[in-house]
Formats: sequence, C-alpha cells, structure tokens
Amino acid sequence: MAENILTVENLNIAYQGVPAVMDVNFTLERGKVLTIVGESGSGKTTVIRALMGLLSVGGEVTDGTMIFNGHNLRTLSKSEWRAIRGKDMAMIFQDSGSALDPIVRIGKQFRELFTSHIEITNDECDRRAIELLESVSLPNGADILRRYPHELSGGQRQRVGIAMALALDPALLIGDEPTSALDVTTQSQVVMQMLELAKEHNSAIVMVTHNLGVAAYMSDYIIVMKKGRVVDAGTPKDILENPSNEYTKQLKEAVPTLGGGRYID
Ligand SMILES: Nc1ncnc2c1ncn2[C@@H]1O[C@H](COP(=O)(O)OP(=O)(O)OP(=O)(O)O)[C@@H](O)[C@H]1O
Repeated sequence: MAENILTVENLNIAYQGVPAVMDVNFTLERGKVLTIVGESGSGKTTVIRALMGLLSVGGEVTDGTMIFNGHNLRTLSKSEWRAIRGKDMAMIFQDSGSALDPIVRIGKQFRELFTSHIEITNDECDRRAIELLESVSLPNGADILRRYPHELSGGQRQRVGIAMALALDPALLIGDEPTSALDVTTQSQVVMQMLELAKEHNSAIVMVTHNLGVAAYMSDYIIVMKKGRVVDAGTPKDILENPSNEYTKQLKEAVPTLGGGRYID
C-alpha cells in the first residue's frame, strides 16, 4: 500500500474566534499532487499556512489533526518546526522571489539554507546550487550565485525560489499560486519543472490555484473549497466529468479556452 505522507482530519481553523475553515479532510501519498481550488476567501491559503505552521496572527487551529511524515503538526515545538520547515516540508509562494533576502547574494543564501540543515562544505553547496538552478532552466548558475536578487528578472527570482524549495529534497512541497505572478509561457514551464522535480525527488505537492485548468492538468487529486468547506473532491476526472457541486460546475465553465478548445478537455 502507498505510504501516506500527509493526513488531514476534521481540520477547523478560526481567526480571532471566527471560523474560516471547517471540517477539511484529505490524505496524500508520496509523489502525488493535490490541488486546492476555490474562489477568493474560500480558505485555501489558510489550510496550507496551517500545514506549514505559519497561520497569520490571530489564526488558530481549533480542531482536527494534521499528521505529516509521522509528526503530529499540532503539537510541534518551535524548534521542531524549524527543523522540519525548509527541509522535509518546503513552500513556494506566489512571490517566493521577493522572499529572497535583498542584500545577500544568491550563492550565500543557498549556503545558509544548506548549512542550517546539513553538514556540507561551501564548495559542495555551490555545486548543488548550480545543479538545482540548471534543473529550473537557469543554466548560468555560477553567475547567478554571484548576483543579488535585484539583479535577476522576476521569472529568474521565482525559479531561484523554486530551486531553493527543492534544495533539501523535501518530502512535501507546498505551493500557494506559485506561478501566478509569471507570464503565461513561463507559468507552464515552471509548473512542468515543479512536476518533473517532484517526481524525480518523489516529493508530494499540495498546491493552491484559482485555475481549475491548471489543477486538472497537474493533479492526482483536487479539492474544491467554498466558504471554508470542501464542496467537491476527487480525481480530475471525477471532478470534471461528475462535478457533484453546482459551484464546481461554474468553475469548470470559467476555465479559459485555448485555441477554441477548453484547456481541461
Ligand atoms: N489574518 C486574518 N485575519 C482575519 N481573517 C482572515 C485572515 N486571513 C484570512 N482571513 C479570512 O479567512 C477566510 C479565508 O481566507 P483565505 O486567505 O484562506 O482564502 P483564500 O481562498 O486563500 O483566498 P485568496 O484566493 O483570495 O487568496 C476569509 O474569509 C478571510 O477573510
């Protein structure tokens, strides 16, 4: 039987006591991709921030369990979180590029990332960083390592963010609209690269997107959220061929068409 890397049961989250996410359940196996879709304010970001232990101020998990790789995430101490985050579990934000430290060269940021989790020489850090940059289509890695973030384009910075997220072979990669700030061509390239790398590393992915087309293309499972609850869940085929919820039907209709055909067909 495939190993579950993540099990979420009856997850409830509130901000200042006001419920924002209610009764969310899902499981994810190693190497699989789960996408959360839904309208703005439906609770997507709240769910994945809870998974990273990074709910914004006032946010609190009020009920339920989240088990990641045998760890009960609700009971982790700050130092246990630090050990897991970035290593076993990594996150790519919409603007991961801008999360880079603006006054530190890229090479040094890679070294800091590696050395905070593993014993490694500087030369080995640089070698691995260059390899990772190559895998996200940044072939001039040695040059990139010498640069500051502002000396890169937005797309290059986002690729650096993805390379860093994958640097320590995370078992789980969490993405919040990881490509939405990029132009459409770069978006599809970056999604493909994320998928390829995740497959190579046997990492699972939980990703938030507004776009059911992207979700259908890249996922093994899709969860549709509305007003803090899961209103539909299943494989892309289940969701698209038999949307059980009126809202999913509307989302499906809203998928943009490409060349006259729906992207998801
Ligand atoms: N820091 C906060 N304080 C209070 N309420 C919040 C906070 N963050 C989110 N919420 C509320 O929680 C609900 C879910 O928000 P969340 O950001 O998770 O939605 P989302 O589906 O990710 O939206 P979007 O697609 O716009 O990013 C919303 O009603 C929102 O107003």
